[in-house]
Amino acid sequence: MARYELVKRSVALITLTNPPVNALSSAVRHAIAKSMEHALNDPKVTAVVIYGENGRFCGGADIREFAGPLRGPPLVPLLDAIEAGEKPVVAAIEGVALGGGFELALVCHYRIAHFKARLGLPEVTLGILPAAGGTQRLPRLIGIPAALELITTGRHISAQEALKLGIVDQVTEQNACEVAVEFALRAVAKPLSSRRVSTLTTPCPPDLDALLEAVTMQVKKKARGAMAPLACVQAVRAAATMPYSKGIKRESELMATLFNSGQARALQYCFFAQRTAGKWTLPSGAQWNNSKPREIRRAAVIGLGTMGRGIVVSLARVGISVIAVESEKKLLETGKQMVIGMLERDAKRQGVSASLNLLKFTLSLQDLKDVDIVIEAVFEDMALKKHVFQELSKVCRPATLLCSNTSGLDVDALAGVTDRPHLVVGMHFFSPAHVMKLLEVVCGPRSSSETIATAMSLGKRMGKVSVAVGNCPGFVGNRMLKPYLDQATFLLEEGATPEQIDKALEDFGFAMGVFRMSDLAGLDVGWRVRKESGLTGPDIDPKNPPRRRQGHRYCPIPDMVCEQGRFGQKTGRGWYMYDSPGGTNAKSDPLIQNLLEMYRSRYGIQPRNISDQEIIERCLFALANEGFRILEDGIAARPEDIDVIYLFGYGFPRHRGGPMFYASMVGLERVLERLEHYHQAHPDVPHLEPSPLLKKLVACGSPPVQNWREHIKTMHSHL
Ligand SMILES: CC(C)(COP(=O)(O)OP(=O)(O)OC[C@H]1O[C@@H](n2cnc3c(N)ncnc32)[C@H](O)[C@@H]1OP(=O)(O)O)[C@@H](O)C(=O)NCCC(=O)NCCSC(=O)C[C@@H](O)CCCCCCCCCCCCC(=O)O
Repeated sequence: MARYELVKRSVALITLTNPPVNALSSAVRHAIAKSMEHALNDPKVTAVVIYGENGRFCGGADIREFAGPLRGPPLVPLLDAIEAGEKPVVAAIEGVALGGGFELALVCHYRIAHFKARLGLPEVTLGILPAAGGTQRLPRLIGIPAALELITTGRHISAQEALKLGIVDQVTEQNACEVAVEFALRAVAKPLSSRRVSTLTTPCPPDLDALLEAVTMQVKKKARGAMAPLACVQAVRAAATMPYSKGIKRESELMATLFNSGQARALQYCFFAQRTAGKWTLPSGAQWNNSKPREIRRAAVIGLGTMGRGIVVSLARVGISVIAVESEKKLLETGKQMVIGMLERDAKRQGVSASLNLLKFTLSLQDLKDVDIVIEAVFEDMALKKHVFQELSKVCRPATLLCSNTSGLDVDALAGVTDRPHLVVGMHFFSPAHVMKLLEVVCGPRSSSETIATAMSLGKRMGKVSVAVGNCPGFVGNRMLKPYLDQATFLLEEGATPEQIDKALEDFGFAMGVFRMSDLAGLDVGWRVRKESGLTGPDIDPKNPPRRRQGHRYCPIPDMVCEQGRFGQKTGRGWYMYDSPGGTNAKSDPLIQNLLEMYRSRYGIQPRNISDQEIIERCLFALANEGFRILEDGIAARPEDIDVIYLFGYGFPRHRGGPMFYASMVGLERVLERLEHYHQAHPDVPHLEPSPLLKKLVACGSPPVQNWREHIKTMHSHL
């Protein structure tokens, strides 16, 4: 767990050996304590270097240990003892120094960083704070404003930025360990007192209270209910106003309130769920670690609308040459200018030149003969997409992968019109595709494991969080959205307003309530889907009872809003009004209030007061209920996959863990009981009927979310 050796006859080199990230597990802490004791007691040793094996200094505390009882030497006294020692200790930082790893470096008397190293205190993203002295030492070293920014955001910084901030003493392009050993030898004769960061006085700005107040307000607004960022501000305040001995106690009190909280559990679950999601597996036995992806050098994107442009940029950013295809000269030219503009802005931000030589723009599919992969991003219309796939089949070499960026159409139907159904897969990007991290890789029944592996690996290369899902209307994300949206509109009918529903969801932690989100996405998209599904439009049988379609409750208010040409932000009017088309500042619109009142009076609906609790329960339990059905149907392999999709694609608050984790936190029994209650009240809403899997899990004693898989295994899989 840590190797001890004497180098250059007098330097004790302590190397952390806990792959993959040298996390500070109890065994590692134990080994560091023993090694330090040895080094401090051995008269031959004049200095110490701490280093991490495999080019990674230390990824911090072992997060997996947080779930069980705390064992082994506690970190704070261990780190205090390193700092207090009478022999100089130098941290040799390669790779990462994160969380407890950064705190370990802060107690060393000197820090040498490799130029590619990254440092940070990401604890806040795990719902906790840097509780091994990080909140007390960092402000003493770099001042309150910079420390606040790093601790409350968890941002990783480069070695160069760390040097500028005064966190590290030297940045090197050579082997950091060798440089640190030489550095340690030179440090032997120097006094250590000024190198013990905990003894420094925190440099404070004159307007400390005003600064802390302003940061608190800012952090509160961004945190959307998350507790850890605010606790971080309070801990840093202690560093500014208390001696270290008291500040460290405050840090530990604040940590104690966070450590066992549901938010910390949710955020730590998210950390592992994100990593689990990449580990796809098929019933055939093919999976992430036994299926080799193809190498992708040349790609093509068809369609240069918003999605296509974002996909081209995502590909070019990672060095893949892209041929972008449009059907008309004018569209091609507009798309081209926009893509170039996006890449140039990107390059300017990074201080490099834009790699425009990777791009080619064309009107002819014939230019796609030699590409490795095609991603189709044309209008969401099955007939059009089928036509494109037929043409691609004729033009592209037989080995070319054909992918569709459809947001919900049948990927297997597309595969069926090609000469290579095994090479067809869905790649559902989220808008804007160059910004949003989520990618649903939609596996058709005929997609080969190599095809899936290639799409997943391409997603990863583009910096996306890729999740493999099965093929059904709407896949995972958009399929679940329907019951969520339906509940929101039913609540409108019953007496709520868009403002009230959005506020309840935003107070819950969503980045945007459902109506503001719909305005942003464009209301016409759903309207078109409803028309195609026979739910609205001129072909609806007038004898159809009002507010009912296909035997179930139906709310036509969204159709009425669209009929008025209100398509959301892009038209300046939707559920809200905006200053102008494209505006983002949503204001209540009296016309929507009138429309709701007229609608209710037309159908004799007596509006009632609806509580925020009912809004949250109906919207979110209906969402999770569909998630259970998706698991039953084998459209998602694990609850973690669903949660990752909602976290990265739909703004679900991370400190709630995602819809499935949230359901488990509320208690499956309670979710079942509430769904039964609402279904009884609204028997014509099938989405409120509790799913068999939910009932099964409750009958099995509501196991933790990580164990649901055992209960799903026996069910059918589309993956
Ligand atoms: C390090 C990374 C940047 C590497 O990224 P990369 O993409 O290369 O690799 P992966 O992310 O895929 O990771 C590979 C593999 O490693 C696992 N892993 C990574 N980091 C950790 C970790 N820190 N612990 C455990 N496992 C880790 C990862 O899961 C992958 O494995 P898998 O099987 O899932 O594929 C990147 O990994 C990264 O960013 N890691 C996290 C870095 C981080 O967040 N560090 C901070 C950790 S928290 C911390 O350090 C806290 C400290 O401040 C110490 C605080 C002291 C705690 C004392 C407790 C006091 C409690 C008091 C309350 C008492 C109340 C009571 O009485 O009950």
